[in-house]
Amino acid sequence: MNLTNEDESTGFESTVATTKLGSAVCKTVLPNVPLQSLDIIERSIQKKYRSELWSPFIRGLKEFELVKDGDKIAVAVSGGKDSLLLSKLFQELKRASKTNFEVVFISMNPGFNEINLQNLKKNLKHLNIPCEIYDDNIFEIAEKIAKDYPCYMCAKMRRGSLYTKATSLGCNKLALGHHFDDVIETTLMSMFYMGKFETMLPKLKSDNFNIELIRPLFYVEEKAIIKWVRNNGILPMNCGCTVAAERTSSKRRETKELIAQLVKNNPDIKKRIIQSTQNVNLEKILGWKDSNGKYSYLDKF
Ligand SMILES: Nc1ncnc2c1ncn2[C@@H]1O[C@H](COP(=O)(O)OP(=O)(O)OP(=O)(O)O)[C@@H](O)[C@H]1O
Repeated sequence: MNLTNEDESTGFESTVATTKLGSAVCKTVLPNVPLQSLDIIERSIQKKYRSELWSPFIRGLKEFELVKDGDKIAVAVSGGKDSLLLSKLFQELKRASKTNFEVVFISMNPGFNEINLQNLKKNLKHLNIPCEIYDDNIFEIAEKIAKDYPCYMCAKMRRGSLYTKATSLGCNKLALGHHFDDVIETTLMSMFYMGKFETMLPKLKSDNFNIELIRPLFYVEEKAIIKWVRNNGILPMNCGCTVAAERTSSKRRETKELIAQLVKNNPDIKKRIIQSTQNVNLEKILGWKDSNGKYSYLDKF
C-alpha cells in the first residue's frame, strides 16, 4: 500500500492508499482512528454528521417518496462504505420514523477473496447489521462469458441476483448505495463517452421483476460518507472486485478528477449538474427519445 495525497474537495483527503490487487490498482479509504463503539458510530449519524448525512438522506426520501407504509425494503450491502452507511441510515430511520415499513439486509458474495469476506463479516457484526450473505458466483461467470469486458456483464448479473433474492424475501423495494457523486459522474459520463444525456434516477421500476429500485443516498455527498467511515475507524471493503477493478473504472476516475477541478472555481457546480437534469428545455434540444421512439425538434418545426 502506498499513501497518496488527494485533493481535499474529493473528500479522499490524505489517508487514501493505493492497493495492488492482481493486475489492478484500487483506491482504498483507510480509517483515521481506532474502530469506535457502535453507540458512537450510530449517534454520529444524527448528531455530528446530521447536516451532511441524515438531512440529505431524509431530503431524498421525502422528495422522491422512496419509503411508504407497508414497504418491505431489501438493502443491498456490498460491504463498501456507501452501503454500510445506507444500512445504518435505514436502521436509524426505522427507530425515528412513524412510517410502517420493514427492512432486511442482503449481501451477495460474488466470489470475494477470504480477507474481504472476513472483513465484511466483522463490519456487519460490529455495526449490528443483521445481513444475510448468500453466494452467487458471478465474478467467475462474468469473466468466462465476457472476457474482454466483464464489468457490464457482472453489473447486469448482480442486479438480477439482488432482484431475485429481494423478491424471494417478499420485498417490494431494493435499496442501493449510489450517492450524489455517483449520480453526477454517471450523468457526465453518459454525455462524454456514450453521447447521450441521461441520469441515474432516484427510483425506477424493474422491467423483469415486480420490484422498485430505490437510491436513498441520492443527495448524500461521497466526501461526507468518507469522513463518517474514516472518523469512526471503519475499514470498508475497498477492492471487492477480483476480476477487473481499476482497469475499467479509469473513465469514472477521470470524470471524478475533472469535477474536483471544476469545483475549485465553482463550488456549486455539482448542484448545477443535478439541476440541469431537472430542468431540460425540450424546446432547445435537438432530439430526444422515450419508450415509443425517437423525436427530432424538426418534427414540429
Ligand atoms: N455484492 C453485492 N451485494 C449486495 N449489494 C451490492 C453488491 N455489490 C453492489 N451492491 C449494491 O450496489 C450498489 C452499487 O455498487 P457499486 O459496485 O457501485 O458500489 P461499491 O463501491 O461496491 O460499494 P458501496 O457502494 O457500498 O461503497 C452498492 O452500494 C450496493 O448497494
